Amino acid sequence: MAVLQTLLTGHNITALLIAAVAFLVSLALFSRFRGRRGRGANLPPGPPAWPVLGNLPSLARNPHLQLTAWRGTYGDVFSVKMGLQDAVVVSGKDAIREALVKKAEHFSSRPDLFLMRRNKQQNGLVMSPYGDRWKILRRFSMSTLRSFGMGTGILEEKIDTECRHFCTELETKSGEPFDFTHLLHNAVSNIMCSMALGKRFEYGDPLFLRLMEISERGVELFVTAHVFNIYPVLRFFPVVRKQYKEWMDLSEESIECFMNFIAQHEDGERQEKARDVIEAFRAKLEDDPGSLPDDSLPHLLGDLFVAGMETTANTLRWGLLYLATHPDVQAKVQAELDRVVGRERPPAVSDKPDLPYTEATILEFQRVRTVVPLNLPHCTTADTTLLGYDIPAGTDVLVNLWSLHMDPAHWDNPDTFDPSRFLDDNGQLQLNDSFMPFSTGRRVCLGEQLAKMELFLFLTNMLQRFTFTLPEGARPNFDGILGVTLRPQPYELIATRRE
Ligand code: HEM
Repeated sequence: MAVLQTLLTGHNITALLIAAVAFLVSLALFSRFRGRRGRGANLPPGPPAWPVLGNLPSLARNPHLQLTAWRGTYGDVFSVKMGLQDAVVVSGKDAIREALVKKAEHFSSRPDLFLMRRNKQQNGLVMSPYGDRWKILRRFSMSTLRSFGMGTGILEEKIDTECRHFCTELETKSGEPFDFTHLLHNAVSNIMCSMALGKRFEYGDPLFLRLMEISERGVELFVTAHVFNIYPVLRFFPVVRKQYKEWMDLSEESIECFMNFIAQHEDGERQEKARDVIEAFRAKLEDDPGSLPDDSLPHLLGDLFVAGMETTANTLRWGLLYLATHPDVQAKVQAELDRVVGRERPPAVSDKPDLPYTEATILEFQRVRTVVPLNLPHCTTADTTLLGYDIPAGTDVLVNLWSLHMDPAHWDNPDTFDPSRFLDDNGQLQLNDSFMPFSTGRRVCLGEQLAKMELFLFLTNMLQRFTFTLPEGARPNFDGILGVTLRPQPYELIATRRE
């Protein structure tokens, strides 16, 4: 919405007004045309919308909260107008499962967004429309990641290595207030780098820092730049053109970066088992030419890098904030770790079944601050129905994971941070079917298993060695900043070495 604000406060008001009137008239005509197209008899209800802008003005700030409030009025399936485009908002476990699992064939595509087309992001995996290309890339990526996790245990080794580097770095900050954001982002993205590119970077490496800057800014811009998806013509307007240019420049720079990594990747002698995604991609093409779209590799690497970094690092940042403000929970996790793992060896994934309270704490981080609150956007590929409503083909679908995790019908005191909600009377882990931080269905997070290992190993390594507190007088803020992900406001913590 920053783009709209810039538009409204720009200097050249007269020129802008003339352009805006011409623009709105043409959009209104277009909107009437679209409004008639494909309208079914029983469309989901929804809040009243402004001409042309639709419901965008109400969604400018904290859309996940507004959409959750509208669920109370309009139910589990309702429509909103994102500018000229109809979108359906799906909330509640039954509606979400009906759409993403039972009717997966109809609900598993991505919207054909103008910006994604422009920067060829649809050549990758995350924004690829549902179809053969997506299926091939998804199958390849899944089997490659699985092969890293199974048998050789390469995955756990790589995460362990990074946890060690991260904790060593924390030692140097021990006892002083410190903003963990960059360090955590560096550590988490290094895991993706070593899996995808076959190399990790030193935390201060300028190329690495730039790559992270690009992806963080990209995720931040995703929401504001979305206005160009809704009104592509705005890119010609002088006041907002620079936002469009920034988005396009960042995407180009990021793809160039990944193309350079691919070009510099030394294969050496072919290994029996590929050690990273680039090696696996090349081996697959060598064995079966044409089996993968060969223009997709830089986009796929970029997708894995961004999808893997933002989500996991921000979950850990929320987690540390909650632990620092809930010392009782932190002490209980540490006591469980001391009892099961001790201090002499690092925690391992095989310890997980014996650490139910620790695991419940991680699940509670993911529930109380859903890091992808509105999921990634989906889109229907055919005329279909949902809970009895008609949903035309080509409708954008927003799945409200935030409202699912904050639903008082399924969670007692949903605003309260309480890991024990994930434990039964015997202190064993119990799951709740209204919990889906990784979404569900065919587009379910590809990195779910990896993310779970990362969250577990990072958290246990940190709490085995350190206790986290807020600096004196600090006021914790639990409102997030929403891009594609919900990230915490910047904050500082003190990591104190445990005796
Ligand atoms: C706590 C960490 C994470 C969370 C909460 C998370 C959550 C999600 C969500 C909600 C989606 C959208 C699913 C949908 O469209 O229905 C998604 C997609 C995806 N995630 Fe994750 N994710 C996490 C970590 C990772 C990691 C570590 C990777 C690295 C491999 C990854 C790779 C992907 C990819 C490639 C997709 C797109 C899948 C597709 O379109 O087929 N994610 N993730």
